[in-house]
Amino acid sequence: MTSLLSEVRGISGSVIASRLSENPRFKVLLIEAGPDNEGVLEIAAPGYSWDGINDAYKWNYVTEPQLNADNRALEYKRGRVLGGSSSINGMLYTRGSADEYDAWAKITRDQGWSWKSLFSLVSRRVKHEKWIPPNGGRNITGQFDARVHGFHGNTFVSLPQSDPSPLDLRVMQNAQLQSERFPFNLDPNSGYPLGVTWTQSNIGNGERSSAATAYLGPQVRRRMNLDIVINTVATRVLTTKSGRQPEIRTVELAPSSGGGTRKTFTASKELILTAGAIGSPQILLNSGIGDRNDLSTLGINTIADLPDVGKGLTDHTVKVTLWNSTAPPPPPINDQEALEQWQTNRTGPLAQFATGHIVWSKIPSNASIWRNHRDPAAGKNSPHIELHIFASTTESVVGCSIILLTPRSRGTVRLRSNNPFDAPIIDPGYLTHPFDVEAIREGARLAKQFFTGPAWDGYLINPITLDPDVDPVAYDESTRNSLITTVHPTGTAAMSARNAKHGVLDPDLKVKGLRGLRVADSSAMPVIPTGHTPAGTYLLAERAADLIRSAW
Ligand SMILES: Cc1cc2nc3c(=O)[nH]c(=O)nc-3n(C[C@H](O)[C@H](O)[C@H](O)COP(=O)(O)OP(=O)(O)OC[C@H]3O[C@@H](n4cnc5c(N)ncnc54)[C@H](O)[C@@H]3O)c2cc1C
Repeated sequence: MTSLLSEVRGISGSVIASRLSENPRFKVLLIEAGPDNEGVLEIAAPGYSWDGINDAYKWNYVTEPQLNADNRALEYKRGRVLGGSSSINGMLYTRGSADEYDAWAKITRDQGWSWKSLFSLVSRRVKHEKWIPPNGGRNITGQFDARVHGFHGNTFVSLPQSDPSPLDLRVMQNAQLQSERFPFNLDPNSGYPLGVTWTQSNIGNGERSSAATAYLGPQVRRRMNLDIVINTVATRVLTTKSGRQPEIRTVELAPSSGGGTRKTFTASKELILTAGAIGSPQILLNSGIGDRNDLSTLGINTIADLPDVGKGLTDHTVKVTLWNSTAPPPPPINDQEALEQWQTNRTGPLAQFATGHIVWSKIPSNASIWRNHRDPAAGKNSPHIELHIFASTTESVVGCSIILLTPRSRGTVRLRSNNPFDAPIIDPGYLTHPFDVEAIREGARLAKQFFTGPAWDGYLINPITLDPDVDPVAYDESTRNSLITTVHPTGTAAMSARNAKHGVLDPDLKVKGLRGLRVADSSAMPVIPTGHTPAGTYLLAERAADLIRSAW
């Protein structure tokens, strides 16, 4: 029997296409708006991450001016290349806490989304992850917990290649001396991340491990039942069979360059959208799946009146805190030598990106913020704040990114027009809920507590950024005018319980009220994980592949 499935892909698309095409009875077509990732140096070499990657591999979006963030419009780039944003991101690999996944299970009333169930996709069946020691063979004993990792899966996960820096040693010393407040935690990916942890990244053998390299390697690409189409945009999905519950198995495609040529393609079984938390709601809305009132204003016929499409956008925000230090900056990197070293043996500055440590913290239960706000954390293991420790490469400055992991602000993805080639209107609604600005202030207090611990005596001199306790009003103002984003959008086509009127997808990721169409990417997450989003997206995609396989 031959089945036909079709998708648009990033992380989830790569995973699902790879898993489904393991079975020769399924025929899979993958559609990607961007080019191939293969042979692109700056994507492969981890050290070029973020700004070192050419904008040609990105959707170069900008948000709407953020009214509560000094009216600034922020860059909002997404990957536009095989592997999606996993081909351009900072490669941090953190799963978040068990509590968020258990909240997914509670919201959807489907235990298959619980931490215990998803975790089995990583470890027990060793499917998704391939833990690997860093190139160069440094000793990593005591820096991770082998019991919570997979060793025979697809996606490489590793610790930094370089030996612990003087900063790392201070962080570890501080974790001992302030163990009540900031204890050392052997592994952030056990489902219980609270504490000071070593940073894990999607890097293997000194190269970026993206969804494309991990799931669409040469052997997978050779499969006769998998077709990959690049530089092609999915503009809309169309009704294949109308009726009380319309069937959507047809996708409309156009060359990425625009132009008038449109082709349609009908899958014999189903369509799976994995265009990400911005792309998937954009395709749904362009197709007439969304809020009937908004769609009619744009002259789009409604196929399914689902008001929550594009709503509920949840993202993590970042504020930086800095200290002058007595430690000299590291010697400058010679770019040419670094490239030659990476090309020779995949080591050196280009073989890694994030280094060092992350501190995962709860806002203390006696903090003043709880007088005004309920706690949005999914449970007692969920951190509110991530402190990502770093040192400047050019000055004697040490600091951390304060990342708010449990925001209460929500935003939207809407259409600008009924032209699928128009960029969507992205309004993350940063700081629209008063909890968020206060929580970032609490995060700055946690950072101050951490950096004034005894291990920093003689190493840190004075804070450069504002002290939240000296002038909280000025501090909040600085939050509004300097806040940036981790670009972790989620929740724009969220799952809910099968009979719930709210939400967009049922617990099997099927679009409510329709047949033949699923959405299986970070837009489906009903609660944002308290970590960087790719790890959760990989887990979601592995389960999606299981659901689709067992359905057919
Ligand atoms: C600059 C940046 C830095 C980041 N840094 C980190 C980090 O350090 N650590 C971390 O853990 N996470 C990071 N993230 C987040 C992470 O990469 C994403 O959360 C993750 O990739 C999941 O994204 P997604 O599900 O939204 O889909 P994506 O991975 O973005 O995939 C969507 C795919 O669909 C394609 N597509 C979209 N629309 C269409 C269409 N109409 N037709 C055809 N194809 C289409 C896109 O081109 C893309 O390939 C970062 C993200 C960005 C953008």
